[in-house]
Amino acid sequence: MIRLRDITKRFGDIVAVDDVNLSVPAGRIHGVLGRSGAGKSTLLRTVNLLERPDRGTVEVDGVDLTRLDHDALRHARSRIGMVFQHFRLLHNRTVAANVALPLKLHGTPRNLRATRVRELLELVGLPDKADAYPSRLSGGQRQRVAIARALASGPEVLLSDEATSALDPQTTIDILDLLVKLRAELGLTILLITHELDVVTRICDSASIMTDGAVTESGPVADLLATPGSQLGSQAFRLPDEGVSLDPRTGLEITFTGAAVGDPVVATLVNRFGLDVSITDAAVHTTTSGTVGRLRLRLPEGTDPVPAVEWLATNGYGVRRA
Ligand SMILES: Nc1ncnc2c1ncn2[C@@H]1O[C@H](COP(=O)(O)OP(=O)(O)OP(=O)(O)O)[C@@H](O)[C@H]1O
Repeated sequence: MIRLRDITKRFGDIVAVDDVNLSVPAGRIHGVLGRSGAGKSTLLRTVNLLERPDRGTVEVDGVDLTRLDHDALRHARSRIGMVFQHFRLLHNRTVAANVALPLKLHGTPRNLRATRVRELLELVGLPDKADAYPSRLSGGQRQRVAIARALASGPEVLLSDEATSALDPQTTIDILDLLVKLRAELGLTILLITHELDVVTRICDSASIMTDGAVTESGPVADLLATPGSQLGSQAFRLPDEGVSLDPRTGLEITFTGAAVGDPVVATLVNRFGLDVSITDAAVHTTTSGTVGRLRLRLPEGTDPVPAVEWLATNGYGVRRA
């Protein structure tokens, strides 16, 4: 479990993180999405106190890290793994030596290290790469090694700083699937930062959007997507011509979730309400807690959509006309 309370971090005049509150329950994956410079990295780095906040408390598994002395903090940090965009492997060491490094620093005996490294490489899908050097591995394989290293000390929390940003789309999916598998098998709590919306919609249970240091939206991913006008929804269901709003006379935007995804809503509008709609845009996102879709329709001029809009609203659809 991670709980950040009232976190503020300044660099001179810059308020990198501005009074942020954020909780990730044990075993959940939370994504922080935001543009470059929004404060995501700084926020993430406060969780293991790589950045000490100017204000606020950082609780990991019930312990307030900001109150710990040097030794206790070192111990607490071993329960928090971290992975980075550019992997940060030691290139003159083998894969096995990279993964073993945290164990060595912890004083784990050599024979136990070897067993643990084998288990970890098995876990991340690289059982036959122990003796390879990082330079001979693909980006995805390097990130797997970095994940194995981050898990070496048996952390309960994994922090991911843009772990897939340097990877191609298919490798990104493979690494995200690996994180989901690790969460299931090890019960990890994962906090990740990203500027890629797909990372959030694919694996995160909940998400926050950061803008200029502040969290401007937060909640379960499916709920945010399903809320008309939400920031996450407007990024996920971006209009083809960004910034163009619907024409309130002829435009109708319908958001649907769960079982409604399979409903013949267009047929209902045509057959039941006599509205000969045309589809201008449609998209569906499958999240960890269900499917959310959005459909944009154009109504024929001069028709009265009010009865249809009322029917949609009372039948669990989100409806927006402008
Ligand atoms: N060590 C530092 N010293 C001074 N300013 C910093 C430092 N680290 C971050 N900043 C500033 O704090 C703000 C937030 O930076 P941060 O790296 O946290 O954003 P970000 O959302 O992670 O961006 P990116 O996606 O580009 O990494 C930026 O204005 C940045 O220039």
